[in-house]
Amino acid sequence: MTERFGGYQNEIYLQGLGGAVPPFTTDPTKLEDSARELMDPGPFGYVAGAAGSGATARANRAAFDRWRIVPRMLAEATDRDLSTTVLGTPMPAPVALAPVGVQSIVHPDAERATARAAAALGLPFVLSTAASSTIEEVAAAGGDGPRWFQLYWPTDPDVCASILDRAKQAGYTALVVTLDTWTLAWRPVDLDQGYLPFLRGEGVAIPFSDPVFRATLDAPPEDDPGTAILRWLFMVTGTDRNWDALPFLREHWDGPIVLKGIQHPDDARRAVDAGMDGVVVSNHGGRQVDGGVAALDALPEVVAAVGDRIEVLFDSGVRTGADVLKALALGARAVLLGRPYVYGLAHGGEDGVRHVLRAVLADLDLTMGLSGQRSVAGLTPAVLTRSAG
Ligand SMILES: Cc1cc2nc3c(=O)[nH]c(=O)nc-3n(C[C@H](O)[C@H](O)[C@H](O)COP(=O)(O)O)c2cc1C
Ligand SMILES: O=C(O)C(=O)c1ccccc1
Repeated sequence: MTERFGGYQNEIYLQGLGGAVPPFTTDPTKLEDSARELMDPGPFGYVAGAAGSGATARANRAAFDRWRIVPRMLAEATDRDLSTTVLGTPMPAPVALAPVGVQSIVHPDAERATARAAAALGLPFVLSTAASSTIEEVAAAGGDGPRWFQLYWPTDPDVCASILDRAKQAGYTALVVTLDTWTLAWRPVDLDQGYLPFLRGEGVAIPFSDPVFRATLDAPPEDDPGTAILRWLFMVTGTDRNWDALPFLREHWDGPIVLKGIQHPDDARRAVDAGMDGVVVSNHGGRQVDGGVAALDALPEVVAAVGDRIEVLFDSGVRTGADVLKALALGARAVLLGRPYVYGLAHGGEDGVRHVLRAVLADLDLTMGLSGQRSVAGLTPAVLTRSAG
C-alpha cells in the first residue's frame, strides 16, 4: 500500500535511474500561476475566477490554514490503506474529481481526458451536465472506472428524465445534484472580459445530443445553434426550486443521490428528511456567494447535524494532501478536487490530470504516514488542533 501513491515521490527522485520526470510543477502553490502562462485570458479567468471580490475563495484557503495536524510517533504507519467506499463506490483513496463544465476551453480532449486519468487511478469522475463531451463519450473514455453524474436540473421534466436515463444507461452510479448554481453569480472577471463559454457554444454537448431536448427546438441545433444555446441556458439557469421537487429525482434515478452546495446544518437535516443519500459541503469554490462562509468552516456543523445517517462529502479549496487529511478529520467521507486537476488538463491533457492526481495522492499518503495515521477510518477531529495564530 505504501508504494501505491507515495511511490510517485520515489519515481521522481530516481529519475536519473530511469524514473519519471515530473511533467510540470509538483508544487500546489505554483500550479495556478503556471496554468496562467499557458492559457488564454478568457478561459483562465473563467476557471480561476470567483464571485464578487473573491472573499469566499480566499476564505476557503484561510480556513484550511487555521487547522493544524498534530503528528503521532511510533505509530507503525509504514503500511497505509487509503481505500474507502463512498456512495457505494469502492475507491483506492478518498478523492473524486469534481464536476467541472466546459473543459474543451482548457484542452481539446476535454472531459474524455479527465475521465481517462481518473480511471487510471480508480477515482470517480463526476461528469457535469455542462460538459463539452457527451454522457456516452465520457463513459466510453472512462471504461471500467467509476463514474458519477452531476445534474444541472432542466426545467423541462421530460428533458431532465431523458438526461438522467442516458446517464443511467451509460453506467453512472451516483447522482450529484448541484443546488448552489441555479443562476450564475456576479463574476467580475468574466464580465470584464466579456467571456462566457456557453454563449460560444461550449458546454452544450449533452443537450445537443439529447433527442428530447432536440424535439423542443424548431430547427436542429446544428442549423440554429444560437437559439438552441439560449433555450438550454434558460432551461438550466434562472429557476430556484423548493424541497418538494426532490421526489422527481428519486423517481428517475435508481442509485444514490447527493445534494451539492449544502452549507447550513438545517439544509443538511432537510436532505436527510428528504431521503437523500448524502450532501456535498461546498460553496462551489467561492464562485457563487461572495462573502460566504468558508466551506471547511461549514463542515463540522453539517457533520454533527447528519451524524452517520447520510454521507458527507466536501469540496472548495482542497489543494494539498494535508487539506484532504483535514477535511476527512473534520468528518468528510471524501473530497472532490476542482481547479487543480483542470490546471493539470491545461498543462498536458490526460497526462497532466494524472500528474496532478498522483501528486495530491502521494502528498496525502506521505502526510498520513508521517502523522502516524494508517487509514482514513482513523481520521477524527482529535488529529487536529486549532492554529494558535
Ligand atoms: C471552471 C469551473 C467549472 C465548474 N463547473 C461546475 C459544474 O458544471 N457543475 C458543478 O456542480 N460544479 C462546477 N464547478 C464547481 C466544482 O464542482 C467545485 O465545487 C469547485 O471547483 C471546488 O472548489 P476548488 O476549485 O477550489 O477545489 C465548477 C468549478 C470550476 C472552477
Ligand atoms: O462556472 C461554474 O462554476 C459552473 O458551475 C457552471 C455553470 C454553468 C455552466 C457550466 C459551469
